[in-house]
Amino acid sequence: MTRATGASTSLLITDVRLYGEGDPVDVRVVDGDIAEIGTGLAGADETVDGGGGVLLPGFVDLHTHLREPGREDTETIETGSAAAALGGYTAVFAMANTDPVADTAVLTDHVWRRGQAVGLVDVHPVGAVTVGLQGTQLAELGAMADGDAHVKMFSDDGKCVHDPLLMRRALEYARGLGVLIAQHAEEPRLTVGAIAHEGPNAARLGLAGWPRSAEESIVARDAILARDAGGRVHICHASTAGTVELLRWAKAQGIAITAEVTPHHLLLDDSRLATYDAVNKVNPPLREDSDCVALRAALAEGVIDCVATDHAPHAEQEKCCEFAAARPGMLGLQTALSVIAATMVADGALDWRGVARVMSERPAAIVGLPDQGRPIAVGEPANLTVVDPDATWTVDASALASRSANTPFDSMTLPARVVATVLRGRVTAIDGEVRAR
Ligand SMILES: NC(=O)N[C@@H](CC(=O)O)C(=O)O
Repeated sequence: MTRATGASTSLLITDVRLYGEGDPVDVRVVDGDIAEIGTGLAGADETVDGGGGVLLPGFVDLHTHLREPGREDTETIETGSAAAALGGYTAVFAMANTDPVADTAVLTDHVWRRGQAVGLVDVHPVGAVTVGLQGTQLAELGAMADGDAHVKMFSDDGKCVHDPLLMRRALEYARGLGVLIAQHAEEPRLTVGAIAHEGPNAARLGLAGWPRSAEESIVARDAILARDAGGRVHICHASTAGTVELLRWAKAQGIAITAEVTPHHLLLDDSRLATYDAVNKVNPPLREDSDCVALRAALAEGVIDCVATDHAPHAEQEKCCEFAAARPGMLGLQTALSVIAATMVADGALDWRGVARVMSERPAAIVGLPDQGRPIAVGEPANLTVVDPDATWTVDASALASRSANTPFDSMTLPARVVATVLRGRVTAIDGEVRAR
């Protein structure tokens, strides 16, 4: 449905409905900014035919694992950036649990520069909260925040900052630096050996249980620590109905707490574990249908602020093995929009303006990105995503841009498709193909 010709400094996106509302319009982009919105526009170096689709601000993912440095066999900044561009993303936050860990400015600056060299999406490094993710000594948060990458968010994701004194100190530094601590909420004493949600399914299947309380006890604790420290805490991958109620309480107290939910926790529940297929193993684990329902309602209502993929590539040998031995994690960048369309848009829980809110505006605001999640208006930066809301497609894990194939959505037919992604006026993906610089 799209036609594109030539390289450009001016770009015309024709026949799109802004946020899926109103009559179709054309959008002219000049030198990276939106210059004109109208009808019958013509004449540009390049034209993208929106085909009557939906124009949204480019998506922002606060939670991505790009595995570089250290596990380039499973993903690289280049392959992960390609998956992001194809998924409609213009900015992603790359988690610190690489090898070596991103706990120094040297490393976070390297990730930032590598992302800029690839040029498909802004790759913002997340700095580690503690040295080596060991949970014992604060990392050089100030140096990372002051470096070229201007690190805005710190997380030990994959591990919880479980020492309450260390978490308190991190929040105090975060307040001073104007940054955010993103917590992987998992009380480790409650999840020793745990590999599946603690409930009837895990009991039937003989899988050691990861109780909801392991997440909820940390969410409650960190809300209180954030209140007293005056720092901002962001809850990674909220997965339980109880977490939703804690967030509701904390927000009502005026505590500076925000939260994300993954597409897979909105759609999938632990009944999928019956096959023992480790593609369904993820941290936190897939919960029960009642949790999915509560998470969807919370996202629609704004109690959960945004969607984040927790894109977690793993090698085949780390997934095609016995459930207990498999690594937790699932791909997410190329399927996120479609899973949100299936879980939230199809039943009217979110309209396309709501999708813009949870996939672009809120995540950009949470980390304070000045040029992302902006209104689609003249003078604004052209970080944009064109979506065909009427398309359906069948996910083929082997055809994804990621270097890994561990998606639970393989062979699923999903609604809505990203047609084109535009980063600062440059087309980075179109009709399922990445556009290298
Ligand atoms: N979310 C996951 O299931 N996996 C993450 C880290 C983690 O949170 O365990 C990964 O890095 O693979």
